[in-house]
Amino acid sequence: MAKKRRNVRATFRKGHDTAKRERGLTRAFEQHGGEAEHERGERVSGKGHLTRKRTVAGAEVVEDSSGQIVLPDVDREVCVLGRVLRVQGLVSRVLGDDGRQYACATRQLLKQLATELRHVVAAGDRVWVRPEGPPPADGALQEGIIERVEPRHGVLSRSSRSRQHLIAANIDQILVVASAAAPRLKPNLVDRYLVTAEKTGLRPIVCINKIDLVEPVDLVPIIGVWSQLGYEVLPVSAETGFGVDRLRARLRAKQTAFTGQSGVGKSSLLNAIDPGLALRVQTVSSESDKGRHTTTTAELYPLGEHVGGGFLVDTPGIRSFELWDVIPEEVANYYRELRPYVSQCRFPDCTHTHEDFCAVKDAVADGWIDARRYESYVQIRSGE
Ligand SMILES: Nc1nc2c(ncn2[C@@H]2O[C@H](COP(=O)(O)OP(=O)(O)OP(=O)(O)O)[C@@H](O)[C@H]2O)c(=O)[nH]1
Ligand SMILES: [Zn+2]
Repeated sequence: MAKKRRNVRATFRKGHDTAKRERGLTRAFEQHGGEAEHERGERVSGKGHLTRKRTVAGAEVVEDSSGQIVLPDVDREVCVLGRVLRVQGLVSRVLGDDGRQYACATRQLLKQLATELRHVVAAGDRVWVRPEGPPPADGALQEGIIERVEPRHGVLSRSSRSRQHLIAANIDQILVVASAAAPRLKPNLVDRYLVTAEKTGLRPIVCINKIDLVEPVDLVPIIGVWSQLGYEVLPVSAETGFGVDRLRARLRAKQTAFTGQSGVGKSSLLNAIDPGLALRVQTVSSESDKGRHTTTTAELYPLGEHVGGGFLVDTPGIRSFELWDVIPEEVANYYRELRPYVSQCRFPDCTHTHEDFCAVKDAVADGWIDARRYESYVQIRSGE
């Protein structure tokens, strides 16, 4: 029998629960007639990953060099690649690259493989959908089955009861919105958001709105400190349109989660970026408030063509993004400028707040670390 080239890759890594998952795998492959037929070492992923054939409890599966299980390929003649806009209960809303939207269930095999993840599919995932059923009546969505989830990058997740809870996948960056005035700029609050962003490993962009209400030159010192640390800071005004083009350019073709305190002008900025966007965000959020998964999974909003594509990612959980899962002992690691000093303190468990012989405090006294940044560190470290 001819060996077929198949290159589906599920996104589930080997973990502690391997035995349990492998039992599920065996069942799954038995049910699907042992679809994993690969030669040892065959290149199957198209991206040049070598794979290896392995027998799991009697069933043959294929694993790539990173330990990901490779599933049989989807039929590309029939299936459509798309992006999950939101997951509500068992149904995922997918925007196909063909421009159509699909209401999708998830293939049983994927669920069986995903014993370690609460969500097999998350908002932002790139997925292959097999359209199912008759063409929909006017206004209804085409139904489909998610056959495969592409490997993820930039995952936004929180842990609850020792389980990793996936909120959104394939996030490229986090937009931290603050305002220059009304409410006044709170640099320490921005630092808190930066700490959380550092923890997630996603690139933050600081956007300071309402620049029309202050003398821009007054912001130069504070912007300078963040910029020197490598953070991008964009002064903007939703009111006058200042800086909005630059912001739009940063969002182009990216998946951006946005966050920031109430009243800083997030809705006004969304509208300045793409007219009507704030309304879409509000309408859908209030609609989905009736659902059960609003605070736990995110929602993607496609940006208009004039923005150049891209998606905004929103959920009340991301909006109030302050210090997600960050424990006090970790905080120093998320202050980029503290990192070079922390190993030089006298006491290995130094908190860098009150101890003598603290290299961090010395660096502040000598002017190597900005005093205000250090204060915000102490605030967060002390749980204030
Ligand atoms: N002067 C000035 N006012 C602005 C600007 N952007 C927003 N505002 C005003 O600030 C107020 C709050 O703006 P919103 O866009 O509702 O703020 P938000 O962050 O979406 O607030 P929440 O919905 O509570 O999270 C409104 O009165 C806006 O008109 C700006 O660039 N300059
Ligand atoms: Zn110290």
